[in-house]
Amino acid sequence: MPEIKLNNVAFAYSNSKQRALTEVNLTIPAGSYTALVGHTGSGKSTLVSLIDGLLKPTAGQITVGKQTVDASARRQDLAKLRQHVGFVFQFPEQQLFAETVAKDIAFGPENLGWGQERVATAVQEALNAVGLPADLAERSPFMLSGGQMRRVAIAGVLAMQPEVLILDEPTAGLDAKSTEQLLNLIATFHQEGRTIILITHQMEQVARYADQVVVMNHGQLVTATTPAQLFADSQLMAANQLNRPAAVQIAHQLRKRGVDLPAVLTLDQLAKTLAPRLKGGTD
Ligand SMILES: Nc1ncnc2c1ncn2[C@@H]1O[C@H](COP(=O)(O)OP(=O)(O)OP(=O)(O)O)[C@@H](O)[C@H]1O
Repeated sequence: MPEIKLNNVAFAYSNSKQRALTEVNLTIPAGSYTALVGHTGSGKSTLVSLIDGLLKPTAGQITVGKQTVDASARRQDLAKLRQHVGFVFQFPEQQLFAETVAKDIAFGPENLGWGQERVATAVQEALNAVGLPADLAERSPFMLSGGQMRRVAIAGVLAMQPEVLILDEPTAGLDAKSTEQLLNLIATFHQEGRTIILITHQMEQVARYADQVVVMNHGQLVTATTPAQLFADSQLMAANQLNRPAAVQIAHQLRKRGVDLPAVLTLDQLAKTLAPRLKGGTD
């Protein structure tokens, strides 16, 4: 399982004078669940595109496992980063193209040069991993529901068996049930040992899943910390246009009034903690 390290990484798009990223130093521990947050245009997508080798740093070094790339990296060096990293783009279902679900999922593994049998197994396993029935394999992906299409797209990335999974706002546009199912699925991928990098604007998702949260602002890394430490710092939250999740806000107010509650918790955990006390119990 690879550790990811960025050392003084900067990046400028060729059509822009301004740097999209400046002096980013960051470690993403192997097996961590890292949430990447920050305002629109703060550099989140640029950062993960660098980790995936889709972009090459203008300065500094990026290491994924044993592979390090810098401004002099060649195309094949960047491709080596991608062997470890799977990238689920925003609205990944927009990239589905094949006539059947199976063919779509098989596209990535085939490009890696895997044999027919290995590809077929990978497709089955990926379908299973995203909770889609095997009999969907021969259906057109375009006849599925939005949530199912997104699962097919994620299966296409999973089929390549990446150790690191980057997801760019994976729940955008999904209804509450599909959102919950997808978040549970990502948590399973994490429990299976993969490193997860989740770009999100939903602080509830940060509170519930992340062990590290990275805050970006105008191309700079503001902090890489725990959700508890971030939520405890009102100034930092405000300066980066971040809001505490509702449960964390309520717990924060109650703690100020002397109620003993953890700094990070979900609404469900808050309800479970408070219910016995409200009923007059002791906990
Ligand atoms: N292809 C591009 N060409 C030129 N500039 C770009 C390009 N893509 C992004 N940028 C610029 O780089 C900066 C960082 O953008 P980036 O997309 O990484 O931010 P982000 O935090 O992912 O935003 P969002 O939350 O809206 O997805 C912004 O100033 C953006 O305008």
